[in-house]
Amino acid sequence: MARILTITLNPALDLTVRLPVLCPGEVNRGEALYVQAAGKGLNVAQVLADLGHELSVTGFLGADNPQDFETLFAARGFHDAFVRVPGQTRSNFKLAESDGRVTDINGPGLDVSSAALDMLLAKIPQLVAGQEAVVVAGSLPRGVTLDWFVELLTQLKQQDAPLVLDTSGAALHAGLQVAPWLVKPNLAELAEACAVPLASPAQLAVQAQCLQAMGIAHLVVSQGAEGLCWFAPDAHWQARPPPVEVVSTVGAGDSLLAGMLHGLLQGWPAERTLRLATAVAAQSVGQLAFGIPDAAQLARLAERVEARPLAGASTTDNNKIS
Ligand SMILES: Nc1ncnc2c1ncn2[C@@H]1O[C@H](COP(=O)(O)OP(=O)(O)O)[C@@H](O)[C@H]1O
Ligand SMILES: O=P(O)(O)OC[C@H]1O[C@](O)(COP(=O)(O)O)[C@@H](O)[C@@H]1O
Repeated sequence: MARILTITLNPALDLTVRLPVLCPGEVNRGEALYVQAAGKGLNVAQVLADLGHELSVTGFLGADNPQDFETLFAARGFHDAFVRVPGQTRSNFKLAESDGRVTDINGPGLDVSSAALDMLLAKIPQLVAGQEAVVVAGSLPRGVTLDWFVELLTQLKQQDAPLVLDTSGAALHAGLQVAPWLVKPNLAELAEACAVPLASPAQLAVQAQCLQAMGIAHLVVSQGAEGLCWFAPDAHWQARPPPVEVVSTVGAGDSLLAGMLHGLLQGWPAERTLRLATAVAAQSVGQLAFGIPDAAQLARLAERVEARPLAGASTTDNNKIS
């Protein structure tokens, strides 16, 4: 198994309230509240750990409330390389209704000083040494400029480990220019970052071709319950998950990303990778926790994934890490 570094610049305590139906503007009564140390890179790390990998985690963590995160790192055996900064790590509110709809209210995050930015950049060569992949995932907290973010990605790309990116908005737009090895936006995030409509498969294919021409080897475009399209160097695939009962879709994208990276690092054929990743994501929507609780259920889900080449695309398996 591989050594993998995940970078979560803007981690969060996910505060999930379960309630039958959300009535905006009224008094709502929650049925249960769950608090989880989260953020995209950390969620990816949890799934990768369950798939057998060795994880190091970094980013910026508030010095005033690190307990839930440190408990998670200890429980998971993560190597903790987070830079502590003054203040509290943000809380993200998830209002999960019984029909599976989730309303997210994500906080802005810490105000990171330029000294902390310098400190993280200075640690990068030592942190990346010996890693077989680096994942940068999630939004940017206050104080992290796009210029700094691009510098971080550029430094990471210069190292040997393949670079994986999952972010949104202006950060995704800037990150695409660095041409990471693998990028996983959802369809709306990609359309916004590229400022193009992606209403049809043909429009998506054209955009994917542009991004691959810039040097992005793998573009994985997730589309919620519809599944995903995967534009690999020599093969384009589509996957559709089996129907599952939705508890919360929070973390579905992170789970998908972890599954894709796992299959690619293992050197699996494309279809096997796609089945596993789609199953990991489908399993995640049936639970609030992040990770793989039931390997047998995962295998059953993987069998029921519909995976097929995208029309007109070759299915050559050329998914080597390069
Ligand atoms: N309702 C669902 N049922 C089954 N799988 C789902 C469902 N919603 C999402 N997924 C899976 O999770 C993946 C990521 O979900 P998506 O919502 O596109 O990502 P993100 O969370 O990044 O916005 C999808 O590609 C799909 O495989
Ligand atoms: O950094 P952002 O974009 O605010 O996202 C953070 C949120 O995304 C999550 O990682 C879930 O992401 P996905 O649903 O896209 O997998 C939450 O745990 C977290 O609250």
